[in-house]
Amino acid sequence: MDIRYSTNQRDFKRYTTEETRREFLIQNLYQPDTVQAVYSHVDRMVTFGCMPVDEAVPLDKGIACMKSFGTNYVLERRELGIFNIGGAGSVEADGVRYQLGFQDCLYVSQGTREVVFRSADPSRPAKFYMVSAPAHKACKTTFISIADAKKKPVGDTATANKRVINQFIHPDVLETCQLSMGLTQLEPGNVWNTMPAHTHERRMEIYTYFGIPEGQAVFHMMGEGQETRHILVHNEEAVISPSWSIHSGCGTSAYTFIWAMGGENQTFDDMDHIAIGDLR
Ligand SMILES: O=C[C@H](O)[C@@H](O)CC(=O)C(=O)O
Ligand SMILES: [Zn+2]
Repeated sequence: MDIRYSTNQRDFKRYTTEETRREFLIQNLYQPDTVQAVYSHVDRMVTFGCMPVDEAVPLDKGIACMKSFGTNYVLERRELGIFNIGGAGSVEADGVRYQLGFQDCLYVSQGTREVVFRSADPSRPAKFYMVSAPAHKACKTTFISIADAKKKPVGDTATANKRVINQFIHPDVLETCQLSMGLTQLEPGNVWNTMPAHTHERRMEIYTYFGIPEGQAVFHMMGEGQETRHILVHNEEAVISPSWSIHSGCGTSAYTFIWAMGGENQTFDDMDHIAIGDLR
């Protein structure tokens, strides 16, 4: 398993492009019939990608569970949020099968022993993007379709950031231990997310960008508000954002992204906003 240790904001100022990418960027999540996993020591959040094609792929495929997590199965002390960003597919959680269309979500409770991924059509495979956080109790495994997500329209075309924040795994929608996740969709012609930017000292966050058209990309802004850097993100890649870092992107076209947070609290509005005039 790919393990990322923690970086502090002082050392980060001296990182080269290469070092920044090695530390924070997550690539190649969707390899046929495998599970790719990146374990971050930032709040011990784990990012998984699975693209089942010809097989039913279990969550622990290729993962030495005892060595990686010190537990008998992956979700013995963890909870998991799953989004499908590919073709139709299903997720089986302890024998119950849930159908996930494009942009549908499944929250899987701590204590679930078996999670298995399948695609409906191998020529249009499902792509399951997942984030897992440590969890201390079982909450209810819940399917949330994109239609049922709580919608928060924000932004304006005048500032090129008109978008809809879809809250899925969120205290207003369902109870979890610490994970919250959602999907933000930019309107055509809009390119900025999360600007004005913010940080949240009590939570880390991971963004994965998808729906970036061929030949386009997203400049993801990171670093402290007083010392910003950017990282070039291509389609279906993810970026780890420690609590000290802003996380905001500007695309060369519209795109969609999934955000995932874990940490001390789940209060979505517990953010420190940074005025654009104060960014450096
Ligand atoms: O802490 C919250 C997260 O950064 C995202 O919800 C922000 C976001 O989706 C957006 O502004 O588009
Ligand atoms: Zn945030």
